[in-house]
Amino acid sequence: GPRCPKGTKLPPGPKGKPLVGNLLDIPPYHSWLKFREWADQYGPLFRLNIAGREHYVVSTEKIANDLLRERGTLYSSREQLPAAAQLLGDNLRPLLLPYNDVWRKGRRLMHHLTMSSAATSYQPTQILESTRLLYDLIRSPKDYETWFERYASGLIFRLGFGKTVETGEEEDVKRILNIVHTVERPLAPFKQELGKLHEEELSLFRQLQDDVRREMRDGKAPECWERTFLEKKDEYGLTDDEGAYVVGTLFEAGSGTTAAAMMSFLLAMVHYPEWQRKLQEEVDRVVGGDRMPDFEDMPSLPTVRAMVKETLRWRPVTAGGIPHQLVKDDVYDGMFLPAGTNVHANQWAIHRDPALYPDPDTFLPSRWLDPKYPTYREPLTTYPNLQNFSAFGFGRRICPGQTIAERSLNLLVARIAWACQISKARDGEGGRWMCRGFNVQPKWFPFELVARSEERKEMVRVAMKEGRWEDPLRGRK
Ligand code: HEM
Repeated sequence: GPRCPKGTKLPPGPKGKPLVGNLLDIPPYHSWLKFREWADQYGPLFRLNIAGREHYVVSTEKIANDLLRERGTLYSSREQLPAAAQLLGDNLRPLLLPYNDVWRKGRRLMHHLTMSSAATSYQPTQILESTRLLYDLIRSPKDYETWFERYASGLIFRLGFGKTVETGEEEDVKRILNIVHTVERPLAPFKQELGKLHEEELSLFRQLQDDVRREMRDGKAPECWERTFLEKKDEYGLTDDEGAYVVGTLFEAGSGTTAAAMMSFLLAMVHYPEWQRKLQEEVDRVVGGDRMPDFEDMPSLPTVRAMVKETLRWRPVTAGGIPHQLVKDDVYDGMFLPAGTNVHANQWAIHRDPALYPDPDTFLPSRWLDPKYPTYREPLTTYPNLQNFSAFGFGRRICPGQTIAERSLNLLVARIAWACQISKARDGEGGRWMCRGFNVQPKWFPFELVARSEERKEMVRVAMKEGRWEDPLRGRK
């Protein structure tokens, strides 16, 4: 192990083997489950050595904030793995960039595109796509994975490029989703494959940018992120490819995550019918039966927001967190962290810390609604909310899409509660297992879903038709 400065020591951790260290003890998928076990054994900051590299795993929110947020200048880089980072994005992908100038400039652009004031202008698009989702979910519940993916990718395709996703079979959409799914595959693909993937990705991102550039020249480009970038390029000091990657990464990071969170919500509805009842009571009381829930209702819907937050606590989408790399030697609580250490804020363990979350394995939205729980906060018109929630990471790298994600999840949960009655499938438990990909997503599970009434079903249908009619992007290719 590394040599510690005087008066400091290395954190405890499982003993490794020569050369490979702990590599062989780490399962190839769902490693966060094993990391939680190790936290029980070795404490909230423990050390792994993976083939010569230092990996420290953090399992409480306090330590994660102390390091990744409070010491943000030190703990905001990403390890540059030759395969993943270089090949898969040629040092362009903001998610994997080190703490350098390109990242900083890209992050400024992302902030401009996703901050709360901008996000408000995206709400009509969320309304439009959520209505389509309800319509198809009621029509064909067993295809729920497709509908949630179409919602999430359709939203960002519109916002990013001013294009619509109708069927998911569009060439651009298929190409981009194919890239996302390959990147999310559990075992890193071979280098050669990664190189090819990057070429494909770059050519797609360039083409999407060219489309918008051409439309701008013809004076008919819709408002979208790509257009904003092209108009303000000089202000942000990014090259065309760097800008194309900022917008492309927002798509890649924002579609699978949002969809996975909704799948876990559906799972909670199946397994916790008493919470579906409470949710529907609240939505019916606040919204009534004559219209669908809208963004203006959110301050009056704390149970909706609690369901969303509890879903992300119970099934954190990025359960193992995205590791931050430390750029300079540091000491915390007498423990030495050498420069280059990868710090994993293990959400699976953080979200199951019994001091913060009593009865942690139970899906319990009350912890956000009832003063007897340590996570309760007033006023309930504002809390619970997802701002700075550990499910979105920490410090300077915190998810820039959290406001957009929060509004999507709140709206979809309120609208599904308003329109649908969900119950266990008669033939089987379902939903016990998680997919093996990068995101936490339940394996496909059967369930029953019907419209709560013929009137509500008809309102969804009419709203969808009107939405299509008024769609500003209708008929565009
Ligand atoms: C439920 C939905 C989502 C979850 C749970 C989630 C979670 C996360 C997490 C944990 C990180 C890493 C933070 C860290 O390093 O500490 C991250 C980064 C990121 N997210 Fe999200 N995210 C979600 C939705 C979105 C959306 C909708 C967008 C885009 C509109 C987005 C764009 C990004 C980007 C670009 C990064 C990289 C930031 C950087 O490295 O500087 N995410 N997200």
